[in-house]
Amino acid sequence: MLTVRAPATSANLGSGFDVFGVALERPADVIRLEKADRVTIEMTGAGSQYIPEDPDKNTVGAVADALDAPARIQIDKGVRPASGLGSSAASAAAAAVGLNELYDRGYSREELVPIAAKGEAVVSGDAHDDNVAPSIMGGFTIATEQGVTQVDADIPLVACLPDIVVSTRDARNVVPETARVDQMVETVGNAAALTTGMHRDDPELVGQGMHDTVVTPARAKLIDGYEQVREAALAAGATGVTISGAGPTVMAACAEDDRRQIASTMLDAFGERGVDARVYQTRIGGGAEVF
Ligand SMILES: Nc1ncnc2c1ncn2[C@@H]1O[C@H](COP(=O)(O)OP(=O)(O)O)[C@@H](O)[C@H]1O
Ligand SMILES: N[C@@H](CCOP(=O)(O)O)C(=O)O
Repeated sequence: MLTVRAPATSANLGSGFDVFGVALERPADVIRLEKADRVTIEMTGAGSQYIPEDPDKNTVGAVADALDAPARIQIDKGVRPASGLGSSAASAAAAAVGLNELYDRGYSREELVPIAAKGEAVVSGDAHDDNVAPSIMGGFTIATEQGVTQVDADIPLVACLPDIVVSTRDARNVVPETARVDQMVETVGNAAALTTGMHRDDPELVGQGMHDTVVTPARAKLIDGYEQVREAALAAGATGVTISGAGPTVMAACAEDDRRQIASTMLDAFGERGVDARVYQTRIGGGAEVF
């Protein structure tokens, strides 16, 4: 049996809606695969009781189809579904990397991105690449129609996951259809600052570039306590705070020394709203690994 660990990811980072993503050092999904006559899926781990084992409804089923690679697939979820941490993408990324190796298909990591994205289309209605790209390739990724640009970056992060469910499909329905030119100008500036910050491993510049006035305010309404948690994290030293993916995870960038304090402050702020939460003190990490 082949074992693959694929990391959780945080997409958008504020200014890079549907384009930017980072791999997180933790949490991660672990899947085990062996060749079989047909695709079967067994789920365990975080939130696995809510995830269908039917290959037509699970992200890994679409990936196995795309690679023409039937297998018995066991998935141990480290990433809770509907978290904003690329849960569905982590399984799809692990399956793409693992089945490519199991069946010796010979695709490069970049070529596996659109294949894994077929899994995302099953659950969110859109084959967006911004979670599967970092989960497969690691680091900070810029996914566009031209392909994926990857940068190894090292930025400390705090991911605070409240006990609220926001499905990516629902959160895509509240995204505004238009933006003003002044918002576009601001977004381009922030996205450029964030990209430069990633190249320099500079949490200040990354945090500054996470600011977004187009998509994030519309989605913040789906997360009880978002504004309070954001303000508390900034007061505790976060360099930038935004919604991770489609939410409900709230993501903060910071300097290493501030991470612990920011984590406990974010938990307290959700607690004051009566919302249970868990927190990951993490950082940008590598892509899927085969064992
Ligand atoms: N292998 C999988 N892992 C996680 N979720 C999956 C998987 N396959 C299908 N799903 C479905 O995808 C949805 C979660 O995906 P999504 O809303 O994009 O959340 P996330 O932000 O955590 O990726 C749930 O409805 C879940 O049942
Ligand atoms: N760009 C997508 C990213 C969704 O990420 P997820 O982790 O919530 O699945 C979006 O913002 O809709």
